Amino acid sequence: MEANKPKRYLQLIDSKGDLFNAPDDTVIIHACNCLGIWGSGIASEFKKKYPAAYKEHFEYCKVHKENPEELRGTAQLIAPCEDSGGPCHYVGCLFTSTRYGKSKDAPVEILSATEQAMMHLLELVTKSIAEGNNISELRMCLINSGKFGVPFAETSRVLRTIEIQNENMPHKVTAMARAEEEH
Ligand SMILES: Nc1ncnc2c1ncn2[C@@H]1O[C@H](COP(=O)(O)OP(=O)(O)OC[C@H]2O[C@H](OP(=O)(O)O)[C@H](O)[C@@H]2O)[C@@H](O)[C@H]1O
Repeated sequence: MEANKPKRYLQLIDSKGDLFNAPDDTVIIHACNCLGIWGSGIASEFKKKYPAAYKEHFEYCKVHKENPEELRGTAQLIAPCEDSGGPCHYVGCLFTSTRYGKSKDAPVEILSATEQAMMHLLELVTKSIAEGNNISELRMCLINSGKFGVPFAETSRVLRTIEIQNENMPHKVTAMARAEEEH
């Protein structure tokens, strides 16, 4: 009988710097609402820098517009699709709250959706690599800690409980804080 392998959990690596300066073939990850709106915070930067990815995201959310909560706790992986000749980044969207602004979900719901959504993203990345895509690493901002109002320490605690399912699944995500932020 095969010896029981020790469980492996997702590692978060704390780092500082600009998320958008990631090397080519990085998945850059942010938290999203399920309405397809990248209206403020870092999401509006994504919209400016990756307009084609935003279009794909908007169309994806439109399909669920009658029941946006269906997307909560899931993820979308958008392959590099900009014509602008900019960096070759994948965009990883974690649907951590159904709505935004005053109607955002409660912190406890956001945290539970974050865990599920990251697991889904790891599965999508694993599948994409298996299909031959060259994904080198995963980086995220301090998700949920701005507009969604959940301290990053809580998000971090939840993400570190994610169990890595197999050898091919990425097991590290770098959390990029801005110069003025702490993890
Ligand atoms: N310009 C910028 N450049 C670089 N880093 C920036 C930045 N602006 C903020 N950050 C950092 O990025 C992290 C997350 O902070 P955010 O507030 O963005 O996001 P969040 O994850 O709490 O919430 C998601 C919802 O916020 C949005 O706005 P709406 O709901 O549409 O209004 C979305 O659409 C979602 O729904 C924090 O580390 C911020 O320091």
